[in-house]
Order: sequence, then C-alpha cells, then structure tokens
Amino acid sequence: MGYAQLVIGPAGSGKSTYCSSLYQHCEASRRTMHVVNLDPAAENFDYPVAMDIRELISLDDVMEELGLGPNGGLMYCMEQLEENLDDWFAEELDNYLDDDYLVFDCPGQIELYSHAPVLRNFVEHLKRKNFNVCAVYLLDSQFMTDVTKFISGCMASLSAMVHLELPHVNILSKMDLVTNKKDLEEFLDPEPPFLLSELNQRMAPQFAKLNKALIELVNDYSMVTFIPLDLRKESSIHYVLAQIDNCIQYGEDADVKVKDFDPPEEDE
Ligand SMILES: Nc1nc2c(ncn2[C@@H]2O[C@H](COP(=O)(O)OP(=O)(O)OP(=O)(O)O)[C@@H](O)[C@H]2O)c(=O)[nH]1
Ligand SMILES: [Mg+2]
Repeated sequence: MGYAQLVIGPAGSGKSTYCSSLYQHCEASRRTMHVVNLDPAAENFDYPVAMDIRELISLDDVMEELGLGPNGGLMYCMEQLEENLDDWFAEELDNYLDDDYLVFDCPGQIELYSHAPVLRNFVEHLKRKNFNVCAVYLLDSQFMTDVTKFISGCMASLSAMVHLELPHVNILSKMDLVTNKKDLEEFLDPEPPFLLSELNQRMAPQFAKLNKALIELVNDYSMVTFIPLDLRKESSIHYVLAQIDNCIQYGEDADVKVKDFDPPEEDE
C-alpha cells in the first residue's frame, strides 16, 4: 500500500510552497516522503524533486514545435503524461511502491480539475498501483474576504471534488498574510443561514432562489470546511498533515516507514 496527496488549487494558491514546507516538516520529524513535480512550467524547486514531468516532456519544445501558447502547451504536456502513464510514469513509480508517501505538486490550470481527463486517469492509475490518494485543495486566504469569494472558492473546490472523486481536504493557505483573523473565522466553518443572509445582502433580489440553492449545495456536500494553514507554525503543518493522513489511513499500520536513525555514536 502506498499513500499519495494530489496537491491542487488555482494558480498561485501556494501549492509548491506547501509541498516544500511539508517536505521540510517531514524531514525534521524523520518521516519519509517524496515530492513529485507534475507542473511542466515549474522552474525552481525548494524541495528535492523525486520525479519530474519535465523529464518526460519539455514545455518550451512543445510551445516552439507546435506553436502553442503557455496554456495550450501545458495542456499538451499533461496529455502526454496521460499517454505515458503505463510506460514513463509506471517506470518512475516502480521506485516507490510499498509504504511510500508521495506528494504530487500539480499545475494550477483550472481545467485540469474541472473537466480535462488527465488527472482523473492519473488518479485511477495510482489506485490501480495500490495507492490511497487524497486531493488537497489549496485556496488563498487572501480571497476569502467576503461571501461571494467564499462561494466561488467553494464551487471551484467542489468541481474538483466531483471531477476527481477522491477524499478531499480543503486548505486555506497563506494564513500568515491574514491580518484580521476574525473576518476569516466566519468562513472557516460557517453556518449556512449566515452565508445565505450575507449572500442575499450582496446580491440583487432576483438571485434569492439561486443563493438558497447554492448554499444548500455547498452545505450538502459538506464543502464548507477549510483548514487554515500557517506555514510559519509547525503545529499548523502538523495538524493539516494529520487530517490528510487520516483521510488516506496513513499510520494505521504499525510498520509505517520511518527514516533510519543515524546510529548513535558508540562510546568505546
Ligand atoms: N506569505 C505567504 N506567501 C506564500 C505562501 N505560500 C505561497 N506564497 C507565495 O505565493 C506565491 C505563489 O506560491 P506558489 O507556491 O508558487 O504557488 P503555486 O500554487 O505552486 O503556483 P502555480 O504553480 O503557479 O500554480 C509565491 O510568491 C509564494 O512565495 C504562504 O504561506 N505565505
Ligand atoms: Mg507551483
């Protein structure tokens, strides 16, 4: 059994930064995990890259040879990943099977989470290889300042949830930038009636029915919980990781992989 996090969310929401902080956190607690880069456009990494989609295909080459722009180029690269699941990716994955913990740093293109088939097939592949997979959806806390943004964030996350059909953890990133935590608290685990009244206040009366339906939807899918993440605090990273581990049942087997300790210096 392997374990995997699929780290997704809009461009700039903090996915790669999360991956590197998580890596450091695990390193410090002598826990083994590997970060995989699935973003063909990524250039700099603050974590050791265990597998790299750029070894499969180069975005620059694709853009140049096919005359595609950055977005089309990226989607083409992701399609190539999909085509190569049973060869390139399977071979790479062979290095990491039993009890390994992989974290996939994905690109931020929203179409990957809403309708493009690549990530779905990617996840299916991981499941076939006996991985327990969890989607970790990051949303920038800077965009959680009012109810309309909250709803739109929920909808984007919900669309990823129905598209990928995975256990799903929502994270509110960049909490260190939030100056007024009180404003945010009402969105962390909000009451539906509160959301509805806020939404009704914001929108013209003809939206009342839509608002009600939206809030019900968000509520029915129990989408309304976001875990705040402040990367400055080890306790915050620890908490987020514990929630995700729980989702993928990591640590429930007695023999989870712990990094070998350096042998203690022996006194002669
Ligand atoms: N203050 C603060 N800035 C952050 C945090 N996380 C990310 N950032 C900044 O936000 C920007 C985007 O972060 P990334 O980690 O590259 O975001 P990403 O989701 O990987 O972006 P894409 O790969 O382009 O989709 C960078 O400038 C980061 O330094 C955080 O927790 N706090
Ligand atoms: Mg990134």
